[in-house]
Amino acid sequence: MFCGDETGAFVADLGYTNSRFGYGGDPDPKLQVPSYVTPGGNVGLSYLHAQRPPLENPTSPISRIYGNPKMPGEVTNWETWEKTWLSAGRQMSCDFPEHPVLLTNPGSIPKGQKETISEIMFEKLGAPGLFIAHTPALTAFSLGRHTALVVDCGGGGNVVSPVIDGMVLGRSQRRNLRGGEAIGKEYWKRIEAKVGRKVAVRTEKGKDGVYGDVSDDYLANLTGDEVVYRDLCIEEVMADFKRCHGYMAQFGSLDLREVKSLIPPSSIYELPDGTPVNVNDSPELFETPEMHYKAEEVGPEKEESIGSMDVEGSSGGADGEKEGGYEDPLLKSLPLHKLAHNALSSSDADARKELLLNVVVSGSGSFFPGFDSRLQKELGGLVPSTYRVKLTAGKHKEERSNAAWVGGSILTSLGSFQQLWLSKQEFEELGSTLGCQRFPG
Ligand SMILES: Nc1ncnc2c1ncn2[C@@H]1O[C@H](COP(=O)(O)OP(=O)(O)OP(=O)(O)O)[C@@H](O)[C@H]1O
Repeated sequence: MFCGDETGAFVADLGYTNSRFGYGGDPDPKLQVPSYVTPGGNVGLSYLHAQRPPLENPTSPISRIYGNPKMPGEVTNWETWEKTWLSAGRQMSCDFPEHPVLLTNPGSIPKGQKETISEIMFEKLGAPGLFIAHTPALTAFSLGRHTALVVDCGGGGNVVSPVIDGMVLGRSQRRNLRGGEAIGKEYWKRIEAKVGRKVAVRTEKGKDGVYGDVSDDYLANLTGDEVVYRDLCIEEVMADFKRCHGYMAQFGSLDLREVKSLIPPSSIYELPDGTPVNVNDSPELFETPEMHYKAEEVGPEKEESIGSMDVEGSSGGADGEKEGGYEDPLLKSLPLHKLAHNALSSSDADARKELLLNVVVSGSGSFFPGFDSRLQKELGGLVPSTYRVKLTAGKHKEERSNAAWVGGSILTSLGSFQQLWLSKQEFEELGSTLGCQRFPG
């Protein structure tokens, strides 16, 4: 046992697009940064507003903390992963030997990787304690729920996780790849189609006020790191665009009157190269978040079997998909409401009513105005009319986007949690394999 209440825990929620770091017991994370490491070894500097790093040191490329949106939490590059911790520690002046570390697990950190993580934490960072907690359980906990259907709309994808009595039902977790980044790319594609050319994402202008070396030809022939750099910049620009003009239509098809009542008659969004886009004049942009609900790319056979699932029926894995549903191509493109229904249908029949009454929404991808009521309506349409669907989310945006981090912060400050840490001494006695059995799933 580690007496973690002597010093605040270091709580880290590493996401596909954004990461949060801070101390247990605090209401907010101290450091919130984009989830990639620069060639200089820093986590989360904005490329959009910085100089062009890939060209400074081509042997050390930009690297995402988690490289694979299909497997959130799976480490794809240990060097980057280690640099992330060192950089976050530096930026927060954190002395790791003084803080036990709680790390979030979105659901797919492979067992062997937990062991490597524990070795890095104890042997390289010198942390006195470690706990790896399931992200959805922490999200539910942040809103005081022990049982909930957690719908997390992140950058890499949407993940739906039934949580029952604080435990995530791994076999019922479902994920698609229609996350904020995919939606951002679609926005960008439509914007470029509207403008009629490729748009430069760099902010710095040349001497004459024009974009120095960023010619159409240059943009059309990017390779390697330059592509990564451009994608990250586009994600940043489109996150900003969504904040200014994102909107979720309430009736499957776009109702322009509804949209126009929300948007000022002349709404101009200025792209990084100065090009104006008249948003009010662009129904195709308002329609973009419909990607969450569109049924395209889903094979008719599979869709039918999902539609026939019965919320009151027996429990068990749906369609025989692999545990966690991460590998099933069907689920990669399943619309959000069907993803949630699928997760629900494969969880215990007895718990479904309660899960539907506690649908917890998290992630910045859910910030679109109108998002909650649309989800409630679409999910409600898939379950028997005797079931009520009730959505809950943090009142403020930060509570949604930081929900898992906040759950970790609360958890690590509880006296009763302190006995759950894997202490350095236990790690040394048991070794990483036995030690990591302490962590859920
Ligand atoms: N106002 C907004 N409206 C809609 N989407 C937004 C808004 N602001 C940010 N986003 C999108 O939210 C996504 C990031 O969400 P979040 O920070 O929850 O992701 P994450 O925790 O890194 O992701 P993951 O859960 O996949 O690991 C980005 O794709 C961003 O474009």
